[in-house]
Amino acid sequence: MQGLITKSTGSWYQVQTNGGQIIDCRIKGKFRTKGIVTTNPIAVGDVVDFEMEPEQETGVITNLQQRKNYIIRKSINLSKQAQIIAANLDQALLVVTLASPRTSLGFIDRFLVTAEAYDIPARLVFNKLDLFSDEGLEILDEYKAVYEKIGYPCYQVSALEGTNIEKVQALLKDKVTLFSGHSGVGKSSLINRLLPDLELRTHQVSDWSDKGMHTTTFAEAFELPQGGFIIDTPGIRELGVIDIEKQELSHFFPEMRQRMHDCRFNNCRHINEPGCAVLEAVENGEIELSRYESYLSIYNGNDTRA
Ligand SMILES: Nc1nc2c(ncn2[C@@H]2O[C@H](COP(=O)(O)OP(=O)(O)OP(=O)(O)O)[C@@H](O)[C@H]2O)c(=O)[nH]1
Ligand SMILES: [Zn+2]
Repeated sequence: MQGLITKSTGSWYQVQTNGGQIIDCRIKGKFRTKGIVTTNPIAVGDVVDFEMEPEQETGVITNLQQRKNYIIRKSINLSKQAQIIAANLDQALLVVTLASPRTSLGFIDRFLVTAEAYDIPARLVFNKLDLFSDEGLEILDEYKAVYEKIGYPCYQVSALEGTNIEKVQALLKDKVTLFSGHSGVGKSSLINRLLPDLELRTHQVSDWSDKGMHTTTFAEAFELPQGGFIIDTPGIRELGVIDIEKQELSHFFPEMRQRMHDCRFNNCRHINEPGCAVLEAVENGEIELSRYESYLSIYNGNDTRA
């Protein structure tokens, strides 16, 4: 049988079949991920083959299907090991707000760079629309224009009042979508809107503690009524980590990637080189200054999370 991992404790894996059946499974044998040393062999979002244990309600995972992508975090204390947070993501959605609290552009840009590096399409959802004055709405339009111009679809919603939730529902249909967001932006409120059946969210948790499976999960997948899954990663604000070489950074800014072949030097850093096509585009306003500042900030290793 085949199924999707919707939750894991490290020793137990919750597997959901196509038919919607949920089976707790263990692993048999070794599963390795090429190129990295991982603390967990199988992660939320993985597709696996499993067999039922004789005369039990539990199963055994026998095979891991090839992943199309995965995101990792570095393991604490064990610098060389990485933990796979989630796999097989169709898209990553960042919930942001312009007020209470305001998400910084630096944070948004770092998220987008990470998504580009992982090759996961990113989308932005501006929440708390109900709080905006006319002036606020103008600023929102400016922000949306900046990001839509470079290929990131933007949505404006109110999780509180339910505004435009149907647009997000349409975006999520039949896809596996990772949800991220700074504390306080309303990520949980939005997820709860999308999963009106709250029982879904608490499904099986008590069952697991009954079996003494203590939960160290960083990610959990929830099935959407219209089809598809939301992956929530409580406690992880960003999109995991990925090592990006300085000279590769501009590849992960679509508006820079598009222009860098026009730079005079093919090893141009786009900082102060003569004949730099990126700098020229910044000067004439084709590249947004805030985006370029984020590039410099990440390039120089400054923390833009604040
Ligand atoms: N006005 C307004 N408030 C909202 C909206 N969505 C969420 N909130 C409020 O914002 C606060 C934070 O919402 P949460 O859903 O807990 O935010 P979160 O992003 O999950 O944050 P953490 O729980 O800290 O991870 C709560 O007081 C919500 O009621 C919205 O659309 N409009
Ligand atoms: Zn350049």
